Amino acid sequence: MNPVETTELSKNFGDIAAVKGVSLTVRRGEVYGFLGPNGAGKTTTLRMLLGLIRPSSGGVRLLGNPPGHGYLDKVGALIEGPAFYPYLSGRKNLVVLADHAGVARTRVDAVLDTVGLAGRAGDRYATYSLGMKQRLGLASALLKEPELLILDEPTNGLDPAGMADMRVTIRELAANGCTVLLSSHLLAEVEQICDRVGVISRGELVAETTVAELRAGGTLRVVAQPFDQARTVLTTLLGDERVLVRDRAFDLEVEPDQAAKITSELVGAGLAVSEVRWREPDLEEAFLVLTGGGNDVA
Ligand SMILES: Nc1ncnc2c1ncn2[C@@H]1O[C@H](COP(=O)(O)OP(=O)(O)OP(=O)(O)O)[C@@H](O)[C@H]1O
Repeated sequence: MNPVETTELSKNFGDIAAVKGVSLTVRRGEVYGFLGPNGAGKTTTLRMLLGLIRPSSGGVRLLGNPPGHGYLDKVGALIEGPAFYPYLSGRKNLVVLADHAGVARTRVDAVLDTVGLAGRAGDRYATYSLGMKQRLGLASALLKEPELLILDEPTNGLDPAGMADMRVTIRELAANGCTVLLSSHLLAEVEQICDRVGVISRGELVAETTVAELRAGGTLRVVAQPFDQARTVLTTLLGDERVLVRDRAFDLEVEPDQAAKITSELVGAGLAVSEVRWREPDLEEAFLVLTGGGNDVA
């Protein structure tokens, strides 16, 4: 049983098809990144998972259960910024939530500790930085000791140090057995924190894979003069389709171990070779190809 399974999940808002036939699977113990540009349908999908809105069609199971009584008992969520009382302390806010949820108050100090907020827990919420507010939000999602955590853009608006803190905390939670599904429009973030990625574009899941597999193949960058002669040698050797011309350089779609042979062919033809360099696959390029050049990706 996978902690999250959706089948052909769809949501229309009037004429807008916000989510189209999304079937995704989050496996136990992993950090799964739900990645897509702004407006791709991430929040709408997460809201359907949490029963905040009803799907137009398709199904959802969390921890093996279809929506219904007790569906979210072992699920923690941070979506659309939780509401806290500004004049109460962080701790007191959590006590209110714990009482409301029927959770033992002893959990409050435990979760404050987990998110690194214990030292400032007595301060009023209104005095918290954005990073501290996010951490308190995460603490509230942890009160029920969830097996599954669903986080919508958990690092949104945080400075680099706050983002790094949040990443560490999320990885620690996963290391302790919690499955995490988080959405993000930040490729670099997903690359750093996630085990697997689902890429959503214009409402459709266009890839579900590991970060490593998401990368396109690398290329061999070659610079040689005279340019036209170099192009003739390379296309004769490899065929037109494997020789891409970029700014008077060549990007060759070959395996890295062909570098020596290609260099010797060029030198043997009397050409001056000034660069032969393996370029690691570019994750951002792969992502842009998948999402059709979605514009809001950072
Ligand atoms: N309640 C609603 N009524 C009408 N349209 C909506 C509603 N909620 C979302 N949409 C539309 O559905 C599409 C997907 O929005 P959604 O918020 O799920 O995207 P997202 O990937 O989470 O983007 P963001 O990162 O900007 O939140 C957008 O075109 C949005 O305008």
